Amino acid sequence: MSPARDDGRSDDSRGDHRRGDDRQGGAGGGNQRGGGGRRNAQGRQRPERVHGGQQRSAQRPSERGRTSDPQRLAAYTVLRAVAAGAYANLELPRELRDKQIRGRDAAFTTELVYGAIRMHGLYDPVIAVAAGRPVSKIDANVLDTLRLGAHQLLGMRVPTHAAVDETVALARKVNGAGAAGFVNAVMRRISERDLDEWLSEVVPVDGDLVARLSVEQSHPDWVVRALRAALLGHGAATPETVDAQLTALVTADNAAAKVSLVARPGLASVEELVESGAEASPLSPVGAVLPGGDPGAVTAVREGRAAVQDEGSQLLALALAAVPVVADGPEQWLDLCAGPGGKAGLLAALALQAGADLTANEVSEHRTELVRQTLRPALLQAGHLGRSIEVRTGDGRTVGEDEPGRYQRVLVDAPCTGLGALRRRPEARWRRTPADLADLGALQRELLASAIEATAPGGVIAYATCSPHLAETQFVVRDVTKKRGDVELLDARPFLLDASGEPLPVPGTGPTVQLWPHLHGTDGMFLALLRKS
Ligand SMILES: C[S@@+](CC[C@H](N)C(=O)[O-])C[C@H]1O[C@@H](n2cnc3c(N)ncnc32)[C@H](O)[C@@H]1O
Repeated sequence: MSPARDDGRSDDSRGDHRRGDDRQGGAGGGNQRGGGGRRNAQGRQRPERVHGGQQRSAQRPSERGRTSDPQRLAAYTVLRAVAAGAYANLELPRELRDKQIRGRDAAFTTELVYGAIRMHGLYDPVIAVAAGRPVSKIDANVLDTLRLGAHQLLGMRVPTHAAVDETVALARKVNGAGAAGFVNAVMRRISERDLDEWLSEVVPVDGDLVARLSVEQSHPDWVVRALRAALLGHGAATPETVDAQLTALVTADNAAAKVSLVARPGLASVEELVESGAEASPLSPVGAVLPGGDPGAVTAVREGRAAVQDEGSQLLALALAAVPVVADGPEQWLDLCAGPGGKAGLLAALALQAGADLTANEVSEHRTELVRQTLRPALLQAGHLGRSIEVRTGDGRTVGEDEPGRYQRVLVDAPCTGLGALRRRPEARWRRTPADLADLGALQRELLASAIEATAPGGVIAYATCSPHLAETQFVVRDVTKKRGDVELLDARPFLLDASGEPLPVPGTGPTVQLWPHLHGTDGMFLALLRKS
């Protein structure tokens, strides 16, 4: 959990977000805990208590302001869309744009959405105690309103009376007058205790660490277990250190991800991004970090010469480009699963610099179109340079058969559970189930096998996932390579170089690399490099 910050002003009925900083820029999301008022014995901020009729929260719901503010209404709308299957990282920017919510109001809305979705594994038990009934007996619409309210009380710096009043006003608008009374009662009950008191109430004391973290850090039990196994399996923890590492990892999953930018080589430079207000990344030679504001305001990003991209993803694409290969004539590069085009954007720029051609393949037509948009500046440049960049729709599983031995460098950025990118995809942890692993595992194996077939002798394959789950990473590589004698695992570690050109420190003994949010500040990307013999 992120530390509380104390700049709330309790007379602000809309909450204190107008004075908060704007680091999310409407693109990320975080989990700032705290309250507008006092601190408890541990130094944590305590929410302000509601005192009788002096506070507006004590008024009857029908007596209070009837309008809900646009930020909370937008957050609620996004939560409902996510409940219906949408992705918060796509739905939220659309809603912010539609409702013209900008700057700090956008940051506040983002925090509400991301926090309420991420943390409902903790908030739901709190709501259940406060409501005196299981959340399964609360209407899903009303539950979303309460999750937003709980996050304001327990996870943000919103003063208690503002959190209660505005949540009740929201309930009246979207859930109806009857529900508003219920929401008022539950919110008041929640506001009677601070976060630590609620943690002592709802976190199982007798359970093992996995059970405790599952509630305290709001992750499904199976995810915490899988992350524990992954830390051990990738050599990032020993049995002695795994509890501390696991706690740090799931805590990092609940913090806002930085807004990292990539300067696509030959199209933009890190210096240009720095001149636009970003800071050069220590992690990636082509990376920069935007300390605040909207990435869309950066000219190079607007023009598609730079983009928002996690530094871990940048390092993977750079690693694939850095492995020496021998080719007669221009190298042929393939991105087998390219949509929506983040890594293809960087690979295309690198390919053009290396005098190589790139094929970006994607199974979904819609996502192929996104790749095409992402690659537009590179496509233009390829035209000027007389090089070829092809963007196409196709099933990656048949590419090996259709184009055997055609490519010198192949990226398989496989569809996966995304358990390494939980900071950026708040709903992913709740949507994924262990059953997904079986389907994805079969697809990942077929895609990797196809990629190996499509690779020329001496060529290199990068198998990547944004998940550290062993079933999607080590086990896939092991199963596919053990069946064939024409591929060897390379040590990937020397190819992951930081901004100063030094190998990035990674735990474990190789030859594969696993990056970690709590250790590297990147998404939990996995990389295996294989050489076709
Ligand atoms: C992890 S994403 C790739 C992310 C991408 N490399 C980037 O950096 O933006 C995996 C992609 O694989 C695509 N995919 C799924 N099955 C596929 C298949 N059989 N063939 C090709 N692509 C597939 C998905 O549609 C998804 O766009």
